[in-house]
Amino acid sequence: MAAIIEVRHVHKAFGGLKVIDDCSIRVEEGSITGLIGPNGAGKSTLFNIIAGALPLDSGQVRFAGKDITNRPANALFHQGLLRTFQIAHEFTQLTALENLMMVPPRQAGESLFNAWFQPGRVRREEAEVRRRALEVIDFIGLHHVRNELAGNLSGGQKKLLELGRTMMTDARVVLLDEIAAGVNRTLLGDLVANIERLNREMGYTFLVIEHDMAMIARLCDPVIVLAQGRVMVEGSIEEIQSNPEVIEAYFGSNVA
Ligand SMILES: Nc1ncnc2c1ncn2[C@@H]1O[C@H](COP(=O)(O)OP(=O)(O)OP(=O)(O)O)[C@@H](O)[C@H]1O
Repeated sequence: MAAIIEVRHVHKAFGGLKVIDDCSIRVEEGSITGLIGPNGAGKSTLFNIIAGALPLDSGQVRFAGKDITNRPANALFHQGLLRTFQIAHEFTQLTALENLMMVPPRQAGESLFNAWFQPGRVRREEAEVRRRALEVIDFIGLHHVRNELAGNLSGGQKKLLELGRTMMTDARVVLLDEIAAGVNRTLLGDLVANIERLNREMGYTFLVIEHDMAMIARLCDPVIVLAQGRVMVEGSIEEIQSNPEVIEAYFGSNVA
């Protein structure tokens, strides 16, 4: 399989603190790749660098074979590389369905010119967005709360909605940062099932930071272990869990 994301020899320091230290990773297209490691290993920093939210000091990031080093997050978003929280948090005063309908970046209705001079086109696009939002809300299992205000949804339902919003874009790679945190077991099962379906049926590639090892074990292959800003080891969850270095650095330390 081809790499859809490649991080090559990336360095990043905050002041004198080297946080990412000659780090190289490959994320294969169509994979659900896990990124784990002790607190402070640099996982979120690496995510921010890949997603264009943080400039790197040296090295290169490639997406689908192209150099995207230090390209801004919104440009990457339009190319289909996004991290979940990049999509604005839910608008609490809008319904779940309306939240989905807010996502498409180039709605014709947003332009005054279009609204005045091409009302037919605006109506057609709105109808199309609504149709897609209804499909997405069915897919993520939130049809029954589609007309609830997003502010009234449970934590897990909000995470499902967040995942749903990625489906309103033409995402190719989604970076998920601790999506399981604060989600009850039942909804976590739904979340995992939806991630698997998006991967299988829609070809999404996922890179997943997660402290919940059960979720990593169920979802991710391969798993990359980051420690002190560089890759310690990469492999299947079984290989990772039986690796003495990992046990010492990761499972032996005080991490969830
Ligand atoms: N903007 C910043 N300025 C200064 N230091 C930072 C900044 N962002 C992160 N750090 C430091 O970089 C190191 C790595 O942080 P990062 O959040 O990337 O780790 P992590 O592996 O995601 O940790 P956790 O699992 O706890 O979320 C930490 O020591 C953190 O304090």
